[in-house]
Amino acid sequence: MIPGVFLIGLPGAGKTTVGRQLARRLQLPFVDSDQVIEERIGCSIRAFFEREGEAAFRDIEEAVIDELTLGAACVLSTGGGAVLRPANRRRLRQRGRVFYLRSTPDELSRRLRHDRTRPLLQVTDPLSRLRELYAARDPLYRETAHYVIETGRPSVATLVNMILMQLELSGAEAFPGTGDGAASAAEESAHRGG
Ligand SMILES: Nc1ncnc2c1ncn2[C@@H]1O[C@H](COP(=O)(O)OP(=O)(O)OP(=O)(O)O)[C@@H](O)[C@H]1O
Ligand SMILES: O=C(O)C1=C[C@@H](O)[C@@H](O)[C@H](O)C1
Ligand SMILES: [Mg+2]
Repeated sequence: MIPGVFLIGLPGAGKTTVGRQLARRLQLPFVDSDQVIEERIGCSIRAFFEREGEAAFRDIEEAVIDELTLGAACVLSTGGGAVLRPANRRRLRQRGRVFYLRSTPDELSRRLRHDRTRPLLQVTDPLSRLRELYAARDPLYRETAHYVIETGRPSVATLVNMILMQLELSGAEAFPGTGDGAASAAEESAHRGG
């Protein structure tokens, strides 16, 4: 049986970008938990944060992650703060294969410098904010992940190949879309995490 593939990491790590391409290669549906939440609350997460506060958002996020990780196998891109709740960490790790897309705060800040959609980064100094988020969350991402993928240098296509190879190496024989010669890159760059 094909397990779900769950992507975790800070805002801007590439969970949506990598996740979409990975899902195509695996012939699995792509699901973004932030998108599911926005459909459910009927407004943007940013607006909800401002109106209801973070705790209310986290309650909805926990319920949505519980549903999505129990449902049919998919590539799931999770919200950057999903790992803050122990129940999410436990469910993600137990119910699928979890990949932490790791990026440095400097790299994330470069990627997101023109982006106004990430609520936690609407501050005067987004780089400092990203450094704080990284310090607080990197241990939680590592605790949750089966694999840590360094996203600094590789292209999105290479990152997808690295994940596919890890899945293949882990014995997920039923996965389509692997075996295209990316093994050595994956073996060099993907490290087991926890
Ligand atoms: N490996 C990469 N190299 C360079 N740019 C990247 C890479 N991955 C993603 N990007 C770019 O970084 C930006 C953020 O990517 P993306 O939206 O996929 O991140 P995310 O992890 O889904 O963020 P969020 O948690 O806020 O939803 C996009 O402009 C994307 O094109
Ligand atoms: O890093 C975070 O805490 C968040 C990231 C986004 O994906 C959204 O889930 C929301 O804006 C919170
Ligand atoms: Mg995203």
